[in-house]
Amino acid sequence: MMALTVGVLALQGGFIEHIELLNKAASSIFSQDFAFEAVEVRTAQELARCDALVIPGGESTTISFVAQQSGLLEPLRDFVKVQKKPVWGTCAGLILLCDEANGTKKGGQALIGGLSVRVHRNHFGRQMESFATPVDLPFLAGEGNSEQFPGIFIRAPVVEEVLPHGDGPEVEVLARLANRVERAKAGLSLAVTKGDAGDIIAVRQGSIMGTSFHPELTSDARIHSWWLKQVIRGL
Ligand SMILES: NC(=O)CC[C@H](N)C(=O)O
Repeated sequence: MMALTVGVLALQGGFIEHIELLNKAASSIFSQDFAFEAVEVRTAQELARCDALVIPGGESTTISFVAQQSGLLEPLRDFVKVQKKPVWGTCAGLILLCDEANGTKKGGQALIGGLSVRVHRNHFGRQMESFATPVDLPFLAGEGNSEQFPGIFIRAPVVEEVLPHGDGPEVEVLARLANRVERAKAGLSLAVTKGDAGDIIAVRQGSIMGTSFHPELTSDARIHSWWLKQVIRGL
């Protein structure tokens, strides 16, 4: 029997929402005899059972602090960077998976790392500047529905620079926020774009993926389905 156990880091943030969407996605892509399980992860023992991991949105400094206090930071680094099991971080989860974060006090936040990028925390400003906007996610082309994805950005980070990747895999830019010209054409608010380049909001490097926004706060399971299929392919 085929089996897959996906963990969701459950120290703080939107972990329950991720578990619900993983279950929804799994029920549409796996048959009855496929043993799929989405589990909350709070200890090294729970992490060790997982084939893949999701790190939710929330507050990256809190997640990092609790992970350190509970002795989970090193096991997480090992899972991501040594065992190279598939990991997906959303928002705060993306921040934790980056090698460098801009917008953090010196020594203030230990990252898990793994993605050769520098992330800019709170890129769009404070909580009041949070917003929702449709985003184009070209990698979802095979997910049966070509509608734009409802992007929810809450004190969201963006990837501000791709760093040299050494002998690691290439960093793929999976999606950008529409730039000012594209937003104007589509009749979308211009308030959320800072530059003209189109901010990077989704990346992948080998087994690690990160998104700036919160798919777990929608009922749209397309990214979860896509990611689970990538995980299965890589096992
Ligand atoms: N919604 C979120 O996950 C916000 C992330 C937050 N800006 C942080 O630094 O952790």
